[in-house]
Amino acid sequence: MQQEPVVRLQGVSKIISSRSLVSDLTLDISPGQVFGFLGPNGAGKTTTIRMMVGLMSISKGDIFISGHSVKNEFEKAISQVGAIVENPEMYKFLTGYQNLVHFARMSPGVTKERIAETIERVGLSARIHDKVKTYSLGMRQRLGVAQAILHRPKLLVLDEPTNGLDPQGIRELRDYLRLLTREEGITVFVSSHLLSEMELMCDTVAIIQNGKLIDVRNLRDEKASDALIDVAFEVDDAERAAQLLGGEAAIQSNVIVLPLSREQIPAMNAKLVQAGVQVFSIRSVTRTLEDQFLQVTGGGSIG
Ligand SMILES: Nc1ncnc2c1ncn2[C@@H]1O[C@H](COP(=O)(O)OP(=O)(O)OP(=O)(O)O)[C@@H](O)[C@H]1O
Repeated sequence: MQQEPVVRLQGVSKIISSRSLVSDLTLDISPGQVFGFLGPNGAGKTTTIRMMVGLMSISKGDIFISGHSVKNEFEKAISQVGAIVENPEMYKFLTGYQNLVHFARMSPGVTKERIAETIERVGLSARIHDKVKTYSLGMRQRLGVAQAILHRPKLLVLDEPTNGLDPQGIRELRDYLRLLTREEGITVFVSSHLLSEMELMCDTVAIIQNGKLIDVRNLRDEKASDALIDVAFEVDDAERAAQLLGGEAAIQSNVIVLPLSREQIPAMNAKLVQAGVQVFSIRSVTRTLEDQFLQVTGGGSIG
């Protein structure tokens, strides 16, 4: 049975002064994943997010969060969302812990145990009793995420969370977002203009350009499936190997590359070896999200 999507965008548009910033976005996001919203600057990512969390009205269509309409049942819809869209409000002269206690007072039902749990989840235990003004950007962001998930939302929305983080900070972000989906069953929606980061961080990526959805890719399925992968054989005689394996083999000096399913690889290798071709290495050549992006956008650049 298909699970109810955590987020459903249904023909969503945003029109300001007769200009379409977002046009007819339709998209379902299933639960328990890190979902990437990818597009160049000005593509309409922030506009879409602002509509999702009620910071901007929806001109056309509707957005449903766990089945609740943002237009007609805003309170119910927004109760399922935790978000960092602009810089989160924090008291820099208080400790991280004091900030969380303060925000917990505004969310009914958040216990001390829940506060402790969220601190653990975002990996802030060691510094939680230090003043926020001593925190790095990454630590402030973790505190923001802890604050956003205190009330156990089904959806966490982060607008460009990697902005300003160093590579270590980005790696940590990736790890704790993954932990949140696993341990809390939260669906994480992140926007970014950086392909390489999205590829490492996300299970699914939607690509938006000029306010329009141009593609949705399930990255995990593509990695796990029996779909054809490009396999490179490094051999002593590439011409001969290509003749033997036929099909769509491409030759690059002493390497031949051809699309195969995983199961076909041993038989192809045996064919080469039996014919006296020496095989030095076999590896799969994964097509990156960037390759795919270039394919769907016809070479337009991003990031
Ligand atoms: N309130 C507004 N009034 C008019 N135009 C707007 C408004 N907000 C955004 N825009 C325009 O809408 C387009 C989409 O902006 P948006 O901020 O959604 O893009 P983005 O994909 O989030 O990019 P970025 O990463 O640069 O924020 C841009 O051309 C922007 O100038």
